[in-house]
Amino acid sequence: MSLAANDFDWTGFPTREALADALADAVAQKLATSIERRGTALLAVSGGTTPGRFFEALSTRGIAWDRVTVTLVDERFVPPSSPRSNAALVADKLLRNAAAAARFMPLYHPAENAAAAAAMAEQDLAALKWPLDAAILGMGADGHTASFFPDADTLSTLLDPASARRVLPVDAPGAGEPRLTLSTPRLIEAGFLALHIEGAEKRAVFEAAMKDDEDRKPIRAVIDASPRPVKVFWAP
Ligand SMILES: O=C(O)[C@H](O)[C@@H](O)[C@H](O)[C@H](O)COP(=O)(O)O
Repeated sequence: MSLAANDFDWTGFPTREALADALADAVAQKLATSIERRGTALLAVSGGTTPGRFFEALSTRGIAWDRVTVTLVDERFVPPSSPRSNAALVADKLLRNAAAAARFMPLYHPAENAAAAAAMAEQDLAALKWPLDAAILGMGADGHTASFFPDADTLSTLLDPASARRVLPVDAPGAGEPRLTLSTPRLIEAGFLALHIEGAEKRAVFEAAMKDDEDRKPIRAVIDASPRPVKVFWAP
């Protein structure tokens, strides 16, 4: 089932396994095309509890992973040894099988605070071949995506479509801990921008966000800012 709207293309899958396979195929195809065209590919993925199945499916796809750099859409300000680390999740579920040959560029750096770590990541990521070829977003029940939390004290900076930054620090009561996140322009300029959500609750949150013009959630702001329809992959 595919419902196309003006800002997003919704595709509902019968199972989470079918979604993981389809998203892995789409991302692998995009990365392979980018490698063919410019010799390398740059992928940014989200963390959390949703993407594990997708990561495992993508890790088996037969592309030139040694030409791929993987980074994160966002990261908690914790070391890779922490159970909260998105870098650890990617190492465990994605950088294995064929994808073990990919290069990983973390956002986290040991520093006195998230702002200092973001400045270090900003420098590191400057060396990459932007724009992103593919970026996979998640969404929280509060309508956040990346680490654009509705209660972030710098939300307008995080959502600024004209930001020159790659990596920004985030402080938000709803975030659990300080965060590091790619900026809105770096995400919406990706060649392939997808939102991966699962379950009835997140479908309801997404649909409400698409209707609510008064209290615009961050996911709505990103979809509105995207120059191309965001591809939404959903399963029950
Ligand atoms: O660091 C993170 O938590 C993610 O990058 C975040 O943006 C995630 O996509 C949503 O919070 C959904 O998380 P779940 O998949 O756990 O619901």
